[in-house]
Amino acid sequence: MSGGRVGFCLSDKKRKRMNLDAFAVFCEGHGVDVVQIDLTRPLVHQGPFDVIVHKLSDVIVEAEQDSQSQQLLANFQSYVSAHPATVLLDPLPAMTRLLDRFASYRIMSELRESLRDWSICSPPYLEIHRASEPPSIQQAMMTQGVSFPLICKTRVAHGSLSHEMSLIFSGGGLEDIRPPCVLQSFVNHGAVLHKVFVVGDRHFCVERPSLKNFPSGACDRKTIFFNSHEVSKPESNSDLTALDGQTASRAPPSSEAVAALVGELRVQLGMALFGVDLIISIHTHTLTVIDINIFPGYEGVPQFFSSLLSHIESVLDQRQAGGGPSAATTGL
Ligand SMILES: Nc1ncnc2c1ncn2[C@@H]1O[C@H](COP(=O)(O)OP(=O)(O)OP(=O)(O)O)[C@@H](O)[C@H]1O
Ligand SMILES: O=P(O)(O)O[C@H]1[C@H](O)[C@H](O)[C@H](OP(=O)(O)O)[C@@H](OP(=O)(O)O)[C@@H]1O
Ligand SMILES: [Mg+2]
Repeated sequence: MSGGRVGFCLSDKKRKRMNLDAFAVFCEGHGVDVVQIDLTRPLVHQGPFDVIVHKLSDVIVEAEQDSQSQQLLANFQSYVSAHPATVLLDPLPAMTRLLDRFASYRIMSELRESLRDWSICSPPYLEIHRASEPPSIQQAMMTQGVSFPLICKTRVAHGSLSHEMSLIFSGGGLEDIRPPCVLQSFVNHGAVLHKVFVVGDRHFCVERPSLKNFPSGACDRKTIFFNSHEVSKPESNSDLTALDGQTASRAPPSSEAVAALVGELRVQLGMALFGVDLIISIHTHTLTVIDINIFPGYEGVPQFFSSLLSHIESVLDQRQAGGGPSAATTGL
């Protein structure tokens, strides 16, 4: 296998979080050149690239309102269009879809059918497109099977504002939602989150703190506002995650069920770098998918560098062997 030239297009924050400099040194030892792409300069002067690894989510979200971000995105897209042999990890349309919780939650809700042999589900949810009166929302909740307590999340799924959420306990709390958003039934799961990190054909499960249990059904309690990054990072420890009293520690998800879920999502998403958040209902013991992330942090996965390099090398091999469009466009 000959080497290759891999461009990384990441925000400064993401580049530091993944320690791209260390990854570049790791790759050089394997004959793969890693280059940090500067989106403000023409990519044609920085190329050529066999593969581009990117997380353009911030630029795509900002391009909705900001002309400079629109220009950066246009520069990137025109380079990619002019260089179809360059493999994107991951394809822009697949990544853009996961920026919208309306889209990613539809994919999650379809898993119940495609993975019915594994009793994997996702909580009932409601798309709230615009301001609506609480009675009409509650009517729609009944129709969709969404029950209190519920968790309200912004429609935009990535970027700093996307992690601001709220727990709503009754109809009165519906005054606190700010559409566009999703309302998802809260599932008691014993304050343990199972993060599945996917890198190509490999995946890794990491346990994390998570929201504690709350009484089922509506109750007269004020809305709780929180940021998800205060709840499910390795170091998260708040009164929202502390379990009241001891609960039996739950067995981790079945590795076969997780493998089936990852296999299905890799096909549905057409992506190589993503994360899936799973909880296990304390009532039904069902494996419940609550979130899908593009290019997550892979914190707690010591095999990340070797797995990412291995996937990049497999993509380079496919290109060398003249892999068809499926190899060049999906990064699978
Ligand atoms: N339906 C649910 N039932 C119970 N707990 C939930 C539910 N949805 C989310 N949570 C809790 O809220 C946390 C954050 O939810 P979610 O993962 O959707 O937010 P996020 O901002 O997309 O997170 P990240 O991007 O960091 O993965 C979860 O880790 C879990 O603790
Ligand atoms: O684009 P954003 O900032 O939303 O990406 C987040 C992502 O949504 C997840 O919150 C990642 O956390 P993990 O799922 O725990 O990996 C974040 O990774 P981190 O290393 O920055 O915490 C992404 O930034
Ligand atoms: Mg999450």
